[in-house]
Amino acid sequence: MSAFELEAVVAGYGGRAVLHGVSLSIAANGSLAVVGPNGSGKSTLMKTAVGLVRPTSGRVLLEGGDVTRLDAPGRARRGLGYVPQEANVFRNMSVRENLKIGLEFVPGRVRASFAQRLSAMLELFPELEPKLGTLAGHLSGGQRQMVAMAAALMPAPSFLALDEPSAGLSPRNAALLFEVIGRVARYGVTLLMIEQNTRLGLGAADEGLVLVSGEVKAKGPAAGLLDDPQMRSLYLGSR
Ligand SMILES: Nc1ncnc2c1ncn2[C@@H]1O[C@H](COP(=O)(O)OP(=O)(O)OP(=O)(O)O)[C@@H](O)[C@H]1O
Repeated sequence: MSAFELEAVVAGYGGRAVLHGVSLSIAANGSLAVVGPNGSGKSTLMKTAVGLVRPTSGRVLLEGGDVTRLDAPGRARRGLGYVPQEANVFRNMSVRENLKIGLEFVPGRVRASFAQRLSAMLELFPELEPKLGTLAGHLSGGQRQMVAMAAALMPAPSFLALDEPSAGLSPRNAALLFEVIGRVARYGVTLLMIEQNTRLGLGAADEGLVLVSGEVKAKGPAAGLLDDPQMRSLYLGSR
């Protein structure tokens, strides 16, 4: 059984479809990077996955259960964690406070205490330990992304959605962040990300999906897509 699935999803805005029947599935603890040119519908796919856009037809399945009609908070209670592209941390609060809010955001999802979840997150993100008392707004962009991921993982979701993690980062910081994302992908959570930087996105995921004009142009092992010269020249650009 797939941990997450989109089944023939048609979705868009104000009656205009952006996604024209998109299907994908991610195995439990697997990872999928969705890449594609600007305007291909990646953000719309992400919003549909997390419950911010309702499909006009098709289904969204989380661990085999139909969540198509559930809103974003309802999906969070069912184990979906989401890291939006922007405004994903409270900048005027410390890293520790951000993690506390992350846990409290989905009440009753885990029995573990704050201390237990915090120590699990510091094992995954040891870089955050010396920063626990620092205001999130004083961190670098890459560090803030790490805090946002840790906060989303505090309630122990089974599925994590990352919206353009490299957005706004320098190439060097984006590369460092993707090392951390590779760690998250191996950590025991099912991962979906959309990413403009195709090399970084496909480099951190098991599977890749190339979205063009709201349709799936290719999907398969991420390494295979990265190595396919035709795919590179047609859809992936030089990045
Ligand atoms: N809130 C919205 N209302 C109306 N149209 C929208 C909205 N958001 C996106 N669109 C349109 O949907 C299409 C796909 O946009 P989307 O943002 O999903 O693509 P994308 O692949 O994420 O692009 P980018 O990489 O540039 O962010 C575009 O034509 C865009 O203008």
